[in-house]
Amino acid sequence: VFPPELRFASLKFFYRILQCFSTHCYFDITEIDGVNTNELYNSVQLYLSSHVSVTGTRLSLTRALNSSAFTFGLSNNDTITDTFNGVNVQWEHIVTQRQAQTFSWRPLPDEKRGFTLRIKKNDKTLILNNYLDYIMEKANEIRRKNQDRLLYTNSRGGSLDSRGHPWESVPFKHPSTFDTLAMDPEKKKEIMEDLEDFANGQGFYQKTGRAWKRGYLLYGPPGTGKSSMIAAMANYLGYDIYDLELTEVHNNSELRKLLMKTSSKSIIVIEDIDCSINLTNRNKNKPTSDSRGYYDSGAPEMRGVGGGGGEDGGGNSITLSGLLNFTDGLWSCCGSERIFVFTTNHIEKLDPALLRSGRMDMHIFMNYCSLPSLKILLKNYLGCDESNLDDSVLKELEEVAEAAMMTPADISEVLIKNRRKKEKAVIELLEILKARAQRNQKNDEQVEEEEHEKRALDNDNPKQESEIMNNCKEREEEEEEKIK
Ligand SMILES: Nc1ncnc2c1ncn2[C@@H]1O[C@H](COP(=O)(O)OP(=O)(O)OP(=O)(O)O)[C@@H](O)[C@H]1O
Ligand SMILES: [Mg+2]
Repeated sequence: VFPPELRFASLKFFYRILQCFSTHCYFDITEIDGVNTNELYNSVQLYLSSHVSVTGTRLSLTRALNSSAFTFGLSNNDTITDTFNGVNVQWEHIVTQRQAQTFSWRPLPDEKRGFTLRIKKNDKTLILNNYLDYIMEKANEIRRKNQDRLLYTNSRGGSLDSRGHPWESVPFKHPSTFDTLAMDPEKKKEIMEDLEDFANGQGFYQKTGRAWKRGYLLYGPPGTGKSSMIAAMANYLGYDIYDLELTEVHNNSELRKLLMKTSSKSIIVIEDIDCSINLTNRNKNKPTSDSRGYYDSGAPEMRGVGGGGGEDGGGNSITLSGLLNFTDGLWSCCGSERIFVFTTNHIEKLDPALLRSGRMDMHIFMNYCSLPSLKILLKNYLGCDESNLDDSVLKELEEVAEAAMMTPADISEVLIKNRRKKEKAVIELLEILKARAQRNQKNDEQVEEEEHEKRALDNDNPKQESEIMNNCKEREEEEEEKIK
């Protein structure tokens, strides 16, 4: 009986000789490379899991933390073949016992695991150049699909947890998708295409020298689906959400720290941006009210970002320029593939600096329920297609839908209440829509009447008005003389 060391050495020698004549070459991908975990090993394992689930006879099963799906893996010393661009390759999963540990900074697992890739020598360049990249990409995709999305919040303010993270996370399970979202189908399609282009646009952003990020401003009345849209975006792209509570952030440097701790493939959300940051305060120091003037007054701080700190003191001193740097400046591109979403009910209250073109790439108006949106809600809540509705009902809905100015939230309430009785739900909805449309019309008429009366009153007193104007002018002239 040979001692194992001698057996191992002779086998090694034998393989060496064989290799000289072999048409194949072999690559070992070990789980631990020295003391570091080998990312490629994990990726190969995940990638192969999408194959063995169908063909293998003996599989290992795993379920990662926070995941709602199982993944399959090759069992010990099993082999599997794969085809890439018409080339056959063979993978073998090799598990051996690790020899007694010598000194190590980190305890290593008892087993040594690795994959061996067997390919023809002729295919070497093709496989090494493209196949491994392809595997990494696929593995990332699977990882994202398997892992539930996370919703992060900065409710602790800027303080860090024991692992040095300022964000707290919970699994994100919002069921809103673009299918359930009631909005104009064309607009919806445009947004979905925009998101897709963004997610697949690494090459484009690199080529054009732009940071790989995109900004969306969602605005519209309450209950029109702004938050639902964010959830739909996250579910569509498989991104995590960072819900940034600006009121909890004390200063601009804290904001920067938070940004640095966000991961790629994520949506960073600031809801109700007009309420989160004190917009009136921002105008305090500037002499003029135009956006250029404001922007100039924010400039020192913009410079401060590079040098770190700027005017950041204590208290809640977060400023618009700090926020713009967060989304737009140098710091916005630490990490990549990130989407910024701001929401507001009052776009007119926002500073023009936030709205100028190029800052938020897309402004999306979430409007009251139109007929196409109404149809989506009827389908989702009642399972009612256009074909299930009478022509007369459809026509009536068309007439009143927009005039009623009801939000999707209002309408879904009516539909949920009567979802067991579809016909009753539609009739009740129609009545409510009609009543609302009538009320709105009355209000409009009243406002018009009031304006008419006011105009008539103004016309009756042109003399008084010109007198007031003259008085004002005289007073101004007097004051000017005094100053002189
Ligand atoms: N466009 C929509 N499509 C489908 N459901 C919607 C839509 N808008 C609103 N809803 C329903 O109304 C509820 C409230 O909507 P959501 O929170 O998205 O509104 P919002 O625009 O964010 O309101 P707010 O401005 O008050 O934050 C959601 O739970 C959803 O069920
Ligand atoms: Mg909301």
